[in-house]
Amino acid sequence: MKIAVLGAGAVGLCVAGMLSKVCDVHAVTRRRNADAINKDGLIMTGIWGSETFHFPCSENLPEGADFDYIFITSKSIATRDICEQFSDRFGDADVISLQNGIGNEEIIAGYTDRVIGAMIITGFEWRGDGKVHVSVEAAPAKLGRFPGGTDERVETIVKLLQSSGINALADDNVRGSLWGKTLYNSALNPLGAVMMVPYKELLDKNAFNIIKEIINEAFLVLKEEGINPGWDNAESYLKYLKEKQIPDTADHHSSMYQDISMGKKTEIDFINGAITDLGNKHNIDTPVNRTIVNLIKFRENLKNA
Ligand SMILES: NC(=O)C1=CN([C@@H]2O[C@H](COP(=O)(O)OP(=O)(O)OC[C@H]3O[C@@H](n4cnc5c(N)ncnc54)[C@H](OP(=O)(O)O)[C@@H]3O)[C@@H](O)[C@H]2O)C=CC1
Ligand SMILES: CC(C)(CO)C(=O)C(=O)O
Repeated sequence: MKIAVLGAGAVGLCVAGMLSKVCDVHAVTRRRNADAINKDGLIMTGIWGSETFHFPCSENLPEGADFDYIFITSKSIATRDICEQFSDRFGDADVISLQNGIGNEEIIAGYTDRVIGAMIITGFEWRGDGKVHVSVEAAPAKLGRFPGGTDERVETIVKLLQSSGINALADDNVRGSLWGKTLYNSALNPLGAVMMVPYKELLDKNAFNIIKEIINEAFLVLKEEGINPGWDNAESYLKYLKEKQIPDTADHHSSMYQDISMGKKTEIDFINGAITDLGNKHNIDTPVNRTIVNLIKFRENLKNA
């Protein structure tokens, strides 16, 4: 089995490292990581174990190589550029988006009809070039044919991930699961980024009042679109968020917070922006999500923030 990981960063390098125990993996990553990993290996620490993995990394795919599966693990804002750069190498591979937010699979579907969606709710944090720490995990990763269904190819990659030690399941409603994860990210990531706090601080009564509004709006638009994110209503999701997801990832600083701290653009358009987009489509007002999107974009544009 031959696998490529494109846009390999904190998530992609750890998945590539784990998979390198059971198959051939090539990771396309930035030069600084490729140099570090080709010299000393990927140094992974944390809840997936402390291991050093050796697998080839470069800024491009090796000429002539074919792949059975290609993971895209860049930030969502880079998905289209990655497809433009590498779609001539997709061949017969299934292309798996292992990213947060809504819209990546639709972008990839513009380049291949073999799209697998994947949702992962594990935390990965940089510890230097070629060094990543796996911090928290709230549930198994879920993979499914996008937008729905599973098949033999999905089952094969799920088994491969499992055999590498990654907790993964096949999912016949992956679009719903991606929305389920987007509920979590839309509730926690922007507030965590603006307030510069780990998730546990968002249990504060005032913060949770804002979260309730974000989630209520999301359920209104999801109902209209006919998407089942895994919870019947906003109340049952908010209970799960408060009692399970926040405690399980309490000390994590959201990836959006990390992006803002590093002066990078965030994935806000793919998270709360996806809720406002659906609202616009169905003529449902989503004022709290719209405000959150504006707030994060304001924060992104602040120089020396
Ligand atoms: N980190 C986490 O805990 C989790 C993240 N996710 C999601 O997974 C996805 C990936 O996140 P994460 O790993 O943290 O992101 P990272 O930014 O750490 O990794 C993406 C990497 O891809 C690189 N990249 C982008 N375009 C190219 C290219 N054309 N060629 C080579 N390298 C490229 C980026 O470089 P550069 O920055 O220089 O552009 C970056 O190093 C996101 O959607 C995120 O929301 C999901 C669950 C948990
Ligand atoms: C909490 C985490 C790491 C869970 O996957 C996440 O989605 C994020 O930081 O954006």
